[in-house]
Amino acid sequence: MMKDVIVALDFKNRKETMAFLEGFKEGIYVKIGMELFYGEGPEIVREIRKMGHKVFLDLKLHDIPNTVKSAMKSILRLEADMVNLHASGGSVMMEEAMNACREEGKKPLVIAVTQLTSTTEELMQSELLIDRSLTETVLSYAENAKKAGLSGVVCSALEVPVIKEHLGEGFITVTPGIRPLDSAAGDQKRIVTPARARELGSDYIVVGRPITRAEDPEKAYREIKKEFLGV
Ligand SMILES: O=c1ccn([C@@H]2O[C@H](COP(=O)(O)O)[C@@H](O)[C@H]2O)c(=O)[nH]1
Repeated sequence: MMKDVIVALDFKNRKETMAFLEGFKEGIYVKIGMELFYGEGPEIVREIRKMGHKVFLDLKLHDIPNTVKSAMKSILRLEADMVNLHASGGSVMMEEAMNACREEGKKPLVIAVTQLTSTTEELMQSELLIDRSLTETVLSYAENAKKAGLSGVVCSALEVPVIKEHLGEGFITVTPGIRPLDSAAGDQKRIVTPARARELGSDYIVVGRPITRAEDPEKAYREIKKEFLGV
């Protein structure tokens, strides 16, 4: 199974993004999220791919099944390597996203967000009125995603062992909420270090601020990658 570090390009515009990417001589795996995509439009995805980087397009689709299917068809034209939706949109919504891929003949990795890594069990119970445990809901969303034909899920590394145990090693886990020992947690709640993510069996770690806000981002990237891959 391929393992890698995905850098979250949470920048407000193309200029800042390109200044950051200039520090990287080789192609890396990057994540384009809502801030950059909404600010710059689809062209930014094409441009970054042309530069030789792999792209996880993190738009977290969540709408009625028909709308998600149509949106997915538009997204597929951008040829991202990985795309995602919210598992809480339900099984039919996820199946329609996969139907879009089939009809367009495209095979990106399609993954579903389970519970955001900024969410705690306390918040689920007090605000979202979900009375199951966090782990139970993550596993249930992951099971639905697998049944709908998706390749994997976004979750915290803390939930990777239970997902792999129930859904198999081949079901991909993409884990944000990564914080090296000296990094501030910020708004993230379910956090682990890159080394712990490796021990727990994450396939991909997603890292934003600990790299993008580092004094030397390229050095921070190399150190995190080394800690995660263990080589
Ligand atoms: O559950 C989730 C889903 C997505 N994210 C995204 O990952 C990065 C994390 O950035 P950091 O700066 O390392 O916190 C960010 O783009 C989120 O939108 C997530 O954190 N948790």
